[in-house]
Amino acid sequence: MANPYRILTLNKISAQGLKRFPAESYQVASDVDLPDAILVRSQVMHDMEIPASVKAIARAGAGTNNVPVAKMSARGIPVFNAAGANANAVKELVIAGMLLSARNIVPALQFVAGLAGDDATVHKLVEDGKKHFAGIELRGRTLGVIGLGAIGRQVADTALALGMRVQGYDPEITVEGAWSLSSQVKKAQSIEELLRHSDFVTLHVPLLDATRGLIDASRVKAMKSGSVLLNFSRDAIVDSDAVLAGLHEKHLRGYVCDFPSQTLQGQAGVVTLPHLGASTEEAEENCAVMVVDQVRDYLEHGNIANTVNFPTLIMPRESAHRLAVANANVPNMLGQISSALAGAGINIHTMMNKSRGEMAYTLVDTDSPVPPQLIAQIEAIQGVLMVRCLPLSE
Ligand SMILES: NC(=O)c1ccc[n+]([C@@H]2O[C@H](COP(=O)([O-])OP(=O)(O)OC[C@H]3O[C@@H](n4cnc5c(N)ncnc54)[C@H](O)[C@@H]3O)[C@@H](O)[C@H]2O)c1
Ligand SMILES: O=C(O)[C@H](O)COP(=O)(O)O
Repeated sequence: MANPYRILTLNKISAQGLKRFPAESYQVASDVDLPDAILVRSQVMHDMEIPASVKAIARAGAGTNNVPVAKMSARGIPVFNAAGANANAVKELVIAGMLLSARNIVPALQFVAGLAGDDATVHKLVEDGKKHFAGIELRGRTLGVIGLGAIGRQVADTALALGMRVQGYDPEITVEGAWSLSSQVKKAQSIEELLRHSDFVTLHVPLLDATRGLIDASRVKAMKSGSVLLNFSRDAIVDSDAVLAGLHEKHLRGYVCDFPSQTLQGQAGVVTLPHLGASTEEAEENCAVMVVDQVRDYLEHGNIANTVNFPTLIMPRESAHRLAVANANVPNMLGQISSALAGAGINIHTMMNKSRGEMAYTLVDTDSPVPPQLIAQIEAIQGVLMVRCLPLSE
């Protein structure tokens, strides 16, 4: 088979993942025309012209706020992500962030970098100066975790292992998430309750309309005096001016975040990192492997796992002929699709349909090939967003 699939990469994606695209059937590059799928990390795609050839977008990471998800849904295009694949990397940096702030490590390093003189002079300066950097310990302090998904749960577990008390807030926690959460994590009834009692507060929610500005001036005021805020989610979740006001008034001890900005640059009590949360060899590889496998399974078989806009639907192949249909989740779509097939004398071998919100997705294995004019007929059904014919290759 000569390169039937074309994959466009918008960011550097781990080679360990990309090598899972077989070279004989995939062309992968940062400049392919008419791509079948796009792989992306943090590049913002909102103003990008996404070609009609695109069938899938895969975010080799967790957050999909850089992808025009609603527009893709309207075109019947799934947006995959690597749910949980970088959670350990972020968790480790969050723990490092708590320690950086608790032990005043950044100003202490700056102090050491400025020391001059012979060893005896430096020793004296160190012993006189160290009192300015005395810190606090994590053990026995309370950590509040807002968002108990893949990252929040891991942060909670590690904080407990460090001897911290942990409380969490997540009104949309999944059943699986709730099962895997330690029973030692105390449930906060509201964000305000969590803020009132936490020495450290860490944010692990996606950037959505509902979470934009989640930590605003009133919530900064609601935080416990002397507490530290950590933001490894997205910059727009926190009102930076409100946090700076809290720091200037000595109401907050520190702000550790993964998103530098002009506002935060050089401010006392602020530690900013260059969006490093997921930048480890392991996380980059995990994310790439996960999304490459998902994209292959979707392009070749129409199977869907781990998207942010489609239902999960995986159907083993039982016939060489498969149709994949994305459609609006409204009545009688399945009836119309199966009537069209029956009208053309095509027998359905297996059919599965799932829905998620306004989106529905159907896989149909047929006993004989579906001719192009019938595909066009199904595409013309009102509410059908996308139809793909997926013959099993030899
Ligand atoms: N700094 C980095 O490099 C880095 C790396 C990975 C992820 N992230 C960010 O972290 C976010 C979370 O990642 P994840 O893998 O844990 O995602 P996840 O989907 O596993 O978890 C998100 C959790 O937030 C909860 N949530 C949603 N709205 C909420 C609200 N209003 N209040 C409280 N909880 C709410 C959800 O129910 C879910 O449990 C990503 O969306 C991304 O923005 C940043
Ligand atoms: O949402 C994510 O997974 C992180 O923000 C990581 O972004 P990156 O892949 O650009 O490092």
